[in-house]
Amino acid sequence: MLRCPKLTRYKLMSGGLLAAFSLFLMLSTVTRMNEVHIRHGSKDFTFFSVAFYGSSDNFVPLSQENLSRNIINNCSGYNISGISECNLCSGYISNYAVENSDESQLPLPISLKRRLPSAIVIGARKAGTRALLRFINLHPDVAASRQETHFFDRYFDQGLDWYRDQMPYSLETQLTVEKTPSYFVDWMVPERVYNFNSSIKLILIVRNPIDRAVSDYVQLKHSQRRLSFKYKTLEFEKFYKSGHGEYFGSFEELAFDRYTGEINKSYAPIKRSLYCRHLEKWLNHFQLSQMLVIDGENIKVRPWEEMYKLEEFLGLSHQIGKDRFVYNETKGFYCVRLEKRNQLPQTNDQASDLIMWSEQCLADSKGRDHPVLQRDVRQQLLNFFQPFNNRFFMRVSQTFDWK
Ligand SMILES: Nc1ncnc2c1ncn2[C@@H]1O[C@H](COP(=O)(O)OS(=O)(=O)O)[C@@H](OP(=O)(O)O)[C@H]1O
Repeated sequence: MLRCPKLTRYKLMSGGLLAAFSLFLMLSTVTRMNEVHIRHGSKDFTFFSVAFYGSSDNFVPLSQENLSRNIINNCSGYNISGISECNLCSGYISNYAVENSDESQLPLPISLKRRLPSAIVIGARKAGTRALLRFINLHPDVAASRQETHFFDRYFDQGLDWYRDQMPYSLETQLTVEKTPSYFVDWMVPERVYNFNSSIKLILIVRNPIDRAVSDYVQLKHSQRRLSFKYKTLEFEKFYKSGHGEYFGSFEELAFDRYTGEINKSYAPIKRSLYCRHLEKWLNHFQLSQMLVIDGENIKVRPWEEMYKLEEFLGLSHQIGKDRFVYNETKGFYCVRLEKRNQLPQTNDQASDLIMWSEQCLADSKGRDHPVLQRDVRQQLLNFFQPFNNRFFMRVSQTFDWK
């Protein structure tokens, strides 16, 4: 008999490794399971919502928050218990199933589909786009994409089916919103968006252009540090010489021409803060009435006011009031307040006692420290931006107090 012990051992080893890896994948994918119990007539229904990291077409990604709320909204009059905490669920809620029940008997949201967006947050980069999207996603009639899709600037060739696949699952009554801040400054994007949907709603958030430029610089420097770590070897020199090395200087070194002392208009953080230039490209295709300009300074101090405007613009009921925010002293920003209930309330009084609140802040990459600019440097930047700002104010028929 021919034997090949080495091969058999390898086969066994690789088979074992494969099985262990699959098991690891299975275990690491399912991160959390939540149950929602609903009593309808004399029957009990149990909904399972399972949180997965990563998505799969077999599962239904929906924020736990919205899942619970949709169940509540769609089942008012039923007893509901076990609405579990959603804010810790940082993955997707990817599946739900009905147990002990005939699914058809319940008027529950089954029509979950990925839908193309009817509103896009087009920018501006570092002006508060993530906060804006996170806050509007508190609305039960909104489904916001988690990642920046970059469809209209980077992945346009992939086609609309690809774009749809990047969207979250939503109900028919929900409005899908995505954000990709680089759209605002890319000259090709306005026409592409117009051809995609000429009546789409555009949301632009702006912030003091000086602070936005500094924030952009901080972000680039941060990415640079990550890259320099990666390119520490011979490759690093090549990378540095290819021009990426420019980010290593101080903000002043990069934002001002070293010979003339003039502001360097071709430095990306400065260029991206010339709002009027970018806006005009959008207004070549869209009416101003199709665009809402959000105040990125005010969203930091009174986010509910900006949400009120946004709800109005999107034709949504007003749901995101002051009570949905909590100021976090350590972060120095408002975070969202999330409701969590743990048990089945027997009476209305008990129901309000059982509500607990937790807060969810944006990631640490939002709200980084900025280098402090000397007064004369700031004044020079202010003088430089002033005419561009005035032109922007005229275009949007709105003014901002940018000093
Ligand atoms: N509530 C809340 N929490 C944290 N951060 C907040 C918030 N509201 C607004 N901001 C401001 O958002 C700035 C980041 O902007 P973006 O989210 O548009 O950045 S990005 O373009 O997506 O990278 C970020 O800029 P930096 O402070 O420069 O980091 C914040 O100032």
